[in-house]
Amino acid sequence: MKLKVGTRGSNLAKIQATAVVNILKEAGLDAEIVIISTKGDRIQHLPIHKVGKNGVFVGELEGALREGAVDIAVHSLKDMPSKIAPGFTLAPPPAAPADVDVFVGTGDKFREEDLASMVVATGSNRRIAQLKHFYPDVKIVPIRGNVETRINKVESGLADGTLLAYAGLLRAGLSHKATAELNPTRFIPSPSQGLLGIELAEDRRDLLKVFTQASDPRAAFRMKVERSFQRELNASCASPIGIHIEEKEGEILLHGCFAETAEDPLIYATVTTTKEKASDDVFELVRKVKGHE
Ligand SMILES: NCc1[nH]cc(CCC(=O)O)c1CC(=O)O
Repeated sequence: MKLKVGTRGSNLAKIQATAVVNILKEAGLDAEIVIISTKGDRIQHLPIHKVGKNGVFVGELEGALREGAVDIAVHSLKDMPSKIAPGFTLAPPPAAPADVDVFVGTGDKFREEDLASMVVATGSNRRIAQLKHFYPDVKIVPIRGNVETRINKVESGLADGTLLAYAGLLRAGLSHKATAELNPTRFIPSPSQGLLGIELAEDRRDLLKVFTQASDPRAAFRMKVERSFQRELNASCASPIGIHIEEKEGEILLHGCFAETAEDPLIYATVTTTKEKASDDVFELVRKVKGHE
């Protein structure tokens, strides 16, 4: 019997699901993609944090898992809530192409300071809070839709540019649309940005083993540390939150930013640690971004 891999219908989602199908095929298992539409895809006129409180792209896929209509649900891990529904688990992910955000603009040059006087299209509370933190006079316009739609809207004149996850552009073959990479210690990426969320029923040890063998140690480390940061801050998808793990001369720097709501000031902090201590020291970063020194 063919394994069924559930995914949303966007181009990027299908590319991510194909990567999962290929992991299964490499392990000698036959698999096919099953497309499932989610609330986040159907409601296109609202900013994402108004569509639902948590996991607006996740509910229907978990429903399909629960009914047995699919064996595996593939998500962008950054779209997943801190707590996974009972009975399900997340497999450690394969290597991610990048965690950073990029600027996608109408011009061919970009200097970060130019943002000060630009019109930037984004609906993400994290990106809005970061833009306003460094460039209080920046103008923001809302935007929704999948990656291709957003790029089309910007190219049609909606704004001077938009901020997107580089991973999505790389996977979709659209990396030539990126004008420049943003500094990940200032435009700190979302927790788990670029990582695949491979969700399974807890009792599918057979599948968990296959994905564990295909997982990337660095990606698994990012998932552990970045999701514990998100969980500990009890962040909803409306809370501006970012974390970036930098490896530097044998040390690990944890860069984070957080605000309870889009109206609160964004607090930035950095903690220096090691690979071995990072999972404990991430709680130090949590305290700092909450404003407790
Ligand atoms: N919030 C929507 C979303 N979910 C995952 C990605 C991109 C791929 C990823 O980060 O894994 C995007 C688009 C974006 O933020 O540019």
